Amino acid sequence: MVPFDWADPFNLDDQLSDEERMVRDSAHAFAQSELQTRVIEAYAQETDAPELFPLMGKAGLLGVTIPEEFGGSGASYVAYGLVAREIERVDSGYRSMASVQSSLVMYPIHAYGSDEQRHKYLPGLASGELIGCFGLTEPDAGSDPAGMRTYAKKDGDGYSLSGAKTWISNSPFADVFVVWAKSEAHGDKVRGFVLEKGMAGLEAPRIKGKLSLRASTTGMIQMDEVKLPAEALLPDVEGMKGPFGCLNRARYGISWGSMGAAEFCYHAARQYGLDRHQFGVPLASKQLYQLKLADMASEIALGLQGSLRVGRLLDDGNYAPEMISVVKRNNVGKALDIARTARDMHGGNGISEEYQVMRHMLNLETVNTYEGTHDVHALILGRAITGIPAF
Ligand SMILES: Cc1cc2nc3c(=O)[nH]c(=O)nc-3n(C[C@H](O)[C@H](O)[C@H](O)COP(=O)(O)OP(=O)(O)OC[C@H]3O[C@@H](n4cnc5c(N)ncnc54)[C@H](O)[C@@H]3O)c2cc1C
Repeated sequence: MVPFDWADPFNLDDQLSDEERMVRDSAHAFAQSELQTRVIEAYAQETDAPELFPLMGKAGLLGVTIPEEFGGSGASYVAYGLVAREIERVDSGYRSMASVQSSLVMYPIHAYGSDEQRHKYLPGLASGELIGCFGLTEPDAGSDPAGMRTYAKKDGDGYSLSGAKTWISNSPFADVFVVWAKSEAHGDKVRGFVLEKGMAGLEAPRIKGKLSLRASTTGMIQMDEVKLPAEALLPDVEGMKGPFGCLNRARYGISWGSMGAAEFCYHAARQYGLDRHQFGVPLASKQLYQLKLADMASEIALGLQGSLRVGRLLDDGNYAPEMISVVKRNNVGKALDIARTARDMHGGNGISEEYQVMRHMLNLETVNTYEGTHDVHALILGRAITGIPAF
């Protein structure tokens, strides 16, 4: 028998390799010293923070799974998940900035790009000198991205790209844009293109006034006949499996990240209950209060264990995308419930920025929606369970 650890009920720590523990500890130290110290103000002011990318790069938090040859860490998907968890323990917005860079920009350039594209972009993206964004969602194509209208016409040896993408993380200050479009030269199949800041006809205006994920910058990508050379095409993927391959990696990371946010809220509610006295005793001595903490500890333990399992399968190449839907959907849904409950358990203080639980709660509303909404992941699972697509 071993003593029960309220902060690690299933001894997740024991199931990690030394390298994974090291990555986790350095991500934790970075997140607490560089991110926790600025997040309350950044969230209040909706501050752009491009300067965080080189800091994250230096700390080895970008391109964790990308080979060292291209500036990444060559580490496991489990290590990547642990990084997401530590960053999102501070804020889902900061984790979004890093996930987009690693899973949605570096991954496709590495997996689907030419050698020239890999050498040109990956080292700068890994160090954070370059910032990337991923343009899939459009004003009229969200849960159904195959309905996209962005179109690449043939233009000599290259392409002329027109269309609009919206709700794009990092776009207003991005240097590298991975954009998905239907391509005339490929029978109107969806193809990926790499655009660069400053190209004629390319604009990336900011979306202001978000009430969630305020520490992460979001914008549009507007393309008006942007002329692209033939080399801008990602050569090695065609169709929706291109963007979905990237999304799978990001969604897997989110399953860990959301648990980091949930852990913050659980720990905060526990401490608040021990410190705060009502009716002459600590709130934590009340059965209702303990019930809520027990539910949080249970869901977090199960959620982390699920993500670890899926991470190991990803590392072995033995995963099915539906497994990622299970952990993305379930962990984010549980994290959102935990954050709402923790907000309630803090009473009036729960709405104050100082206690931070409400910021996590508001952030998780976005996390529940992006990278496949909670209900769309249910439909992905429903299709796999019944064989009947119900989208
Ligand atoms: C802050 C933020 C950052 C983002 N960053 C990026 C990014 O970097 N790159 C990018 O490409 N996108 C990004 N997104 C977009 C995000 O992925 C989309 O918002 C998401 O896919 C949902 O699309 P939508 O908003 O168009 O909602 P819709 O698809 O219109 O859905 C609205 C509602 O209808 C439900 N619904 C949809 N289809 C069905 C159905 N068949 N059956 C039942 N219910 C259904 C949904 O579950 C949802 O509840 C971001 C979004 C936000 C908010």
